Amino acid sequence: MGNLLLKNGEVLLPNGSVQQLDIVIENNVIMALGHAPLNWQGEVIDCTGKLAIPGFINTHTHAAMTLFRSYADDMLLMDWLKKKIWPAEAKLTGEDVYWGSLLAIAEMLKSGTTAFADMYFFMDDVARAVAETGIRASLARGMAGVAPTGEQALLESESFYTQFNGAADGRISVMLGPHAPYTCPPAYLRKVVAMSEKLGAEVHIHLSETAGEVEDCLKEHGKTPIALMEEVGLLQRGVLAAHCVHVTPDDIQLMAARKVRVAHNPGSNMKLASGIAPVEDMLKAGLCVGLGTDGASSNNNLDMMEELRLAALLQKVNRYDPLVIPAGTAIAMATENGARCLGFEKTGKIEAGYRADITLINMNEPHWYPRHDCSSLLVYAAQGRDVDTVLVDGRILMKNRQLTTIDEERLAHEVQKRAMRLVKQ
Ligand SMILES: N[C@@H](CCSC[C@H]1O[C@@H](n2cnc3c(=O)[nH]cnc32)[C@H](O)[C@@H]1O)C(=O)O
Ligand SMILES: [Zn+2]
Repeated sequence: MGNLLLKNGEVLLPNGSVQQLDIVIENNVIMALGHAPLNWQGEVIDCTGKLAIPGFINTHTHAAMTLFRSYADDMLLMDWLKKKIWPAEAKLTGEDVYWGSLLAIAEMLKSGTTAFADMYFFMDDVARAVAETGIRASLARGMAGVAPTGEQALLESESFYTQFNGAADGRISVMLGPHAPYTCPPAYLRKVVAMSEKLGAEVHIHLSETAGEVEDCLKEHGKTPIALMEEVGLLQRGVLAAHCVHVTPDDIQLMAARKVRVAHNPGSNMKLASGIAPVEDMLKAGLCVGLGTDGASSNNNLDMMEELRLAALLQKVNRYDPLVIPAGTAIAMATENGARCLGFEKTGKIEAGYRADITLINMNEPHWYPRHDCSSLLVYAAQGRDVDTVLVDGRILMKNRQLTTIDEERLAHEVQKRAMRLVKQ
């Protein structure tokens, strides 16, 4: 990979301050921040009027569910899954998942996301889309513990892990993805734990998303979903838990002791009326909380800029307290916490020695004036469309809003055709 100089941009630093600095990138890595070397020999991007931020990290999505965007809305989670989504998903092919994932990646890049965590199936095809487009991802084969497909999903997970963990020059990592306690009984989860021990793989799972899920779990097992996960040995394995909306103070203590990382999805939680996650309490307990969009059919977009704003606003109105989740905290959730959630080292910050996963934002728009505070502008005023240029591992994946690795026209045609076939009765 060549050398790249981002010149004259405003740079959002890990301490939240913004300074005009040049960013020197060599061999995928941020070598230095400051002034460009006089004898610079590589490519230069003029970043005048642009804000450089660490690329957003979407900690929970089902990328190919872009194919079901606008297909089934305004429903209860269980109705939505059972009546609409699962029947349509039963018709998916690997090619569909490839194109749906490509659509998701295009949308994520165009709104400044440089890495995402995915849980779905036909994961070889998701990995192909990730490898081809240059984005970074943590991928998990979603597993529901019902016979006989549950056993098949375990086998697929193992071979997927073996084949793809560390693939695409380290841009792909793999987790195990038991879907949720309500689709995976304890005996099945114990098999997942055993596999996780054998492979050294971490786990990505939906936990305590709705009040109904927690009630059912208490009735059936006498424990909350979090406590049940502890009992089956899952929490000890290194867990990325999506949602955690209905967690108790005891749950939070247990999660802190086990260093569970949380993917908070405010847009999805609001749209499915799941509830409001106690983000402030989880952060206070020392938990690492990242931000996610969830799938595009429960959000309905994959725009982390919007999620950033929702995360801050939702907590404030819930507590009647405008002091909770200040702008800097929301940004940290979407960047450095996200990197920890996914286990990607040296990502999530613009700092010497970190990987060059960088989003450049065009501040030359009315809503970016006046510039009292760029962090505040980013969280409360910015839009996904302000993203101008995106780098992953120092490679330019979008420049002046033109994607360099995806043919958008072909993509639109393919996904439209495929989505229509999937929902035909
Ligand atoms: N049914 C799959 C495994 C699950 S993959 C991940 C699943 O999560 C589902 N999903 C998407 N969003 C949500 C959510 O918010 N809560 C629970 N499940 C979801 C999605 O429809 C998909 O079926 C199999 O064994 O082949
Ligand atoms: Zn989900």
